[in-house]
Amino acid sequence: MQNKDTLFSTPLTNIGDFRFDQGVADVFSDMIQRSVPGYTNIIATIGELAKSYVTPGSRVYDLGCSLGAATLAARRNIDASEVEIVAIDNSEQMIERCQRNLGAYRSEIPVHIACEDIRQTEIKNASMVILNFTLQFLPPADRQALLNKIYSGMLPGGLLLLSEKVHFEDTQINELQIELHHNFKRAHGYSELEISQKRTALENVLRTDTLPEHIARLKEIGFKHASPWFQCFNFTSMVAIK
Ligand SMILES: C[S@@+](CC[C@H](N)C(=O)[O-])C[C@H]1O[C@@H](n2cnc3c(N)ncnc32)[C@H](O)[C@@H]1O
Ligand SMILES: O=C(O)C(=O)C[C@]1(C(=O)O)C=C[C@@H](O)C=C1
Repeated sequence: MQNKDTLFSTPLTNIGDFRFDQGVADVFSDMIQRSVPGYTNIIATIGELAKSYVTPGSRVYDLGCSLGAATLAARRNIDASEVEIVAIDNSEQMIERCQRNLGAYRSEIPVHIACEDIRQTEIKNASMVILNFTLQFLPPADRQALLNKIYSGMLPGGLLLLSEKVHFEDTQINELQIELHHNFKRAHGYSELEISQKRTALENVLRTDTLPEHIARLKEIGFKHASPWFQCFNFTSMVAIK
């Protein structure tokens, strides 16, 4: 049973910073599907990419794994032998639920789940790294170092899947995209109050880059290929190949 997200549905006297706490972990599946256009499609595509890019004897990293949706999609689709998945999140409540979710399905592929800061995670022997709406929550100054570390720990030909909320340099286009995103939320049953209170809660926590900034950084780090493969409004998903 999926719990419905009603976290921002009543007026809050004090809107604190958005945190991945118990309340969010309990409704996260519903929240992300009703908030991120294309989320289900992105998860399915992660599975397809895992099938094509994960190589025998290598590792897959799911950084900021939340409830394990991307890990599950990858695990279901990997054909290569002797593969290990490493799923990391620094929210105990997410990790606890992630463990339960993954335990509910049988698989030959081991998943090492850990509650830690992805800035501390050692990356090695990776044929695929997934950052599905996680980098955006890191302080902007820490993003380059994390991506450098990921690049260093990847095998040649390995694939980074990077999904992010973005903003646009052109103010009018930016406002248009935000409005379309809000319409998406309205269409999924969120009220004006829910939309505006969540926006305030995310303000200091989710700091977006632009799509050109992302692609330029990936190329500068050394990825041979980097491109968006999906965009809907202010949400994009990119692939980068070492
Ligand atoms: C939007 S969610 C990711 C959704 C998930 N990847 C999926 O596909 O369903 C962002 C996650 O990143 C985690 N996170 C944020 N900063 C982190 C950090 N520094 N280290 C580890 N996890 C982090 C949060 O706890 C949260 O679960
Ligand atoms: O609701 C929004 O506006 C969002 O930005 C969606 C978003 C995200 O992109 O990570 C924000 C917080 C939750 O983790 C789920 C989804």
